[in-house]
Amino acid sequence: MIKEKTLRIGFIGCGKMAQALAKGFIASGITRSENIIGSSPRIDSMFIEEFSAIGCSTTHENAQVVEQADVIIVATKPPLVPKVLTEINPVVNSDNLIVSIAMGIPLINLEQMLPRKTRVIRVMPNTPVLVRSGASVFSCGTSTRSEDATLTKRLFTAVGLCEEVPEVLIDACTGLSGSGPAYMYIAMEALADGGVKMGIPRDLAYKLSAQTLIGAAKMVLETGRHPGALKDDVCSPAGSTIQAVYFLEKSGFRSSLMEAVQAATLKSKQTGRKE
Ligand SMILES: NC(=O)C1=CN([C@@H]2O[C@H](COP(=O)(O)OP(=O)(O)OC[C@H]3O[C@@H](n4cnc5c(N)ncnc54)[C@H](O)[C@@H]3O)[C@@H](O)[C@H]2O)C=CC1
Ligand SMILES: O=C(O)[C@@H]1CCC=N1
Repeated sequence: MIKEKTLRIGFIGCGKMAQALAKGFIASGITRSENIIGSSPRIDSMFIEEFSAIGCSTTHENAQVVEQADVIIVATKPPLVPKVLTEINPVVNSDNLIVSIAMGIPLINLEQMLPRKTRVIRVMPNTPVLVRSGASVFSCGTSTRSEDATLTKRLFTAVGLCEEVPEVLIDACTGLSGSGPAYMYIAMEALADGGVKMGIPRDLAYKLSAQTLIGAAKMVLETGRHPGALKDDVCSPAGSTIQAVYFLEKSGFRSSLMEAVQAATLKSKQTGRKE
């Protein structure tokens, strides 16, 4: 069992998600910056500089990440995954745990691009891992051991909620929680715009809309009550909220969100068929 704090984590691709995860892991104390290494091509020097600024090691050689880490997180854009896995294939061995966070790429494809019996886990996190409030799901490949699932759960729980799910659900989770922060930022911006339209200063409007989303989310998670019942508590008979709720229902708010999740899910599934 690898000890926390000395756990060596490597990132192939040190862009937005890799940086968010690295910062989250360090803040959680699950490992230290000196135990993290990330790679990016020479042309992407900005990512390398940002990753170094966190205190982590960097390299232009993907193979070096594999050689210097216990857990290797594949964090390039999906179309580049076949290229980087083919590149690291000769240096991957049974000591390595390969964790892919790439949207849409199924475990079977990942395993086919790596040496036989490589331990592979597919994770779908989201950007709030940066502030240790992420929502991640993962599925294990055919050669993983039970301690690989335990380690993955421990790593991603250190930066938020983490659940193991059957792989068939990962594309849908991508559409819900992987992409979900974007939908919520749009909601926050729109709520704030509404507030500004009604005379609230812009900075106060952003604070109120963000805190309202945090508060509502905590109510669901911490009271365990149904979101519909919590909504009913806000809607006084003949009050102001039910007027707004009527407007949201009439304008298709629920079906817009449902179709957004569906569209992102289908895109993730389609990506898997292409790679
Ligand atoms: N951005 C998000 O909210 C989420 C992204 N993901 C997944 O995370 C992965 C990374 O996404 P982002 O961080 O948003 O992208 P990004 O564009 O910020 O980072 C990609 C990184 O890959 C590097 N890269 C490019 N070619 C490379 C190569 N040949 N070898 C090594 N590194 C190379 C780039 O230099 C960059 O550092 C994607 O597969 C995406 O589907 C998963 C969950 C959420
Ligand atoms: O938009 C994307 O492709 C990635 C996957 C989940 C969030 N961002």
